[in-house]
Formats: sequence, C-alpha cells, structure tokens
Amino acid sequence: MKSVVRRIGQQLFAALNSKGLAMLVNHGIADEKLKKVYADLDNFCALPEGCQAQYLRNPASNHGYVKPGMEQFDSTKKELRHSFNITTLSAAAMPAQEEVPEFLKHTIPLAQDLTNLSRVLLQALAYAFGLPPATLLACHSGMLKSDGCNPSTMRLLYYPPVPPEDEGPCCHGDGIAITRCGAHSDRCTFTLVAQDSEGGLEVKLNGSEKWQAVGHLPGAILVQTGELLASWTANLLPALMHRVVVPSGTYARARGRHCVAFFCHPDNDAVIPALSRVAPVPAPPAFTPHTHLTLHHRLLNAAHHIQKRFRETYA
Ligand SMILES: O=C(O)CCC(=O)C(=O)O
Ligand SMILES: [Fe+2]
Repeated sequence: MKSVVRRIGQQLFAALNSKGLAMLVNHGIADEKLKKVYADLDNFCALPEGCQAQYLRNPASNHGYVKPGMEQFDSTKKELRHSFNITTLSAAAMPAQEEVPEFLKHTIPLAQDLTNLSRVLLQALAYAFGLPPATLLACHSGMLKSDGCNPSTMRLLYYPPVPPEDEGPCCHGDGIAITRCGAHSDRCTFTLVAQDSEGGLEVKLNGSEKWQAVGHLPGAILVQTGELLASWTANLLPALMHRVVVPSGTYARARGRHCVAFFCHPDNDAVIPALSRVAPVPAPPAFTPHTHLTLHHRLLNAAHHIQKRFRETYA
C-alpha cells in the first residue's frame, strides 16, 4: 500500500507540475453513485422555490443551496448554475425525505468517498514532497466533520439547458451574455471534479492565454491544484484558471450538465510545514521558477482568505 501511495504521489506531482491538472482512474468511486447524486440534484432543482428557500446557503457555514445568479465569478455575464454546497453531513441540513427521498442516502457515502480519496492524495503528495506521509493529512484533519474548523465542501452542480443560439446569440432576454461558470481558480488545497459527459470545462494551461477544453474521460476524476497548494509550493504546482462555457449547437444547449466538485481545504488553524521536495520526479518544465523547493509557509489566515473570497463571489 505504501509503495502504491508513493507511486501515486510521484505521478500526481508530475501531472500537477507539468499540466496543472491530473486525471484519476481506478479511484474506486462507481459512476452509478455519481449518477444517483446528479438525479437527486435534478429533483431538488425541480422543487417549488418556496420549498428550496429553506435550504438556501448559510454564509457562515457555506452549506446549502445557491440559486442561479447568486454566485458570480464573472461580473460581466449571467452565470446559469444551481449549486448545493455540502459542508456538514448532518441529516437536518439536507433536503427532507419528503422532498428529495434519497438525497441523504446518496450524498453522504459520496462525500465520505471523496473525503477518503482526498486523504489518500494528501498522503501521496506528502511523499512527493519528501515529508512523512501523515504530515499534510494532519493539516486537513477536519474535512466534513461539521465542527466549523475546516471549510472543505462537496458541491453538487447543475447547469440547466440554455436557449438556442438563434434566440438571441448567447444572450439572456435582457441582453446580458450568459455562461455556466466564469473564469476563476479554486481557493483550496486541491479540487476533485467528477463530471458527466456534456463537456464545457476549459482551462488555461500555465503560461498560456488560450482556453483549452478538458476532454471527458469516462469515469475519471479530475484533480485541480488550488490556490493554497500553489502558494505553499511557490507555484511549482500552479492553480489553473478554469471556466465552464455554454456549448454551441441546439442539441447540446438543450441538455443540462452535472458535476460534483470536492474542495479539499486545510483546517483553519493548520500550520503547513516546510515543503521540501526530494522525491525523484521529472524536472519541472521551464516556466516554473524553482527547480528545487524549500519553503516555509504559515497558514495564519486561511479562514480569513476564504471569507474574503466568498464576499467577492456571492451576491
Ligand atoms: O462544473 C465544473 O466542471 C467546474 C465547477 C468549478 O470550477 C467550481 O465550482 O469551482
Ligand atoms: Fe472551480
């Protein structure tokens, strides 16, 4: 097991270092589990607004439902997206059984699976940095423990169908351009992204101004470096800008898109130890400023950083 995790660490480090993202296969999370959660989210989105209102996002915990237009990454466009942020596994915080019968039954195991997968990756990354394997894990001990000490979030996303291009080219009725998710980078350690086959996710590879579509590899989970990991590694592992665009073509636009994103965050009081890379990974490409890395970063203001970003993106 140790050697497997060590190897994952080397591969993950190499991918995040050279590309800024990695595709995980054989991760053990069945596609069926994701499909059930996508269907539960559809059912939640179909509830009457009055009923959804009792689950609206709580700004203090970040848990709850975010309606289209409530969260904007790009202030020049209208972002058409439903999200359900999960930061606690308490049954009381989830849609009631009478409303979405199996929401709880499906989301809790998926949240636990993604937490466990994150724990494996944190150990793998520690190996890649030449640290004792539990070092990063210990700084992320409170993921989804619901005690307010760690902001990790599983976010369920549903992007509804959009009108055909000829009914106002890429515009909503009011003439404002629409998109699915504006350009941003994630403010966490890393993000795990599982998506359906609709496509639309694009990234800007480090050093490039060009948007590139992220291909859909059935069953794969994408790992994206977050801003915190980028900062701890002085950009040896860069956090990529990404966005989700509306597809072209009447057929594709008439279909909704589903995604589950798990944002792995450190504990609010975590102090990240020196990340000195000694593992034998391929030399970083020319755009990274450091070939050898020894840095010390104290995460004194992780909670502050997140609250600030929430104020910027939530209406
Ligand atoms: O829907 C996606 O594929 C990505 C969503 C995303 O980037 C985010 O919620 O931070
Ligand atoms: Fe993102």
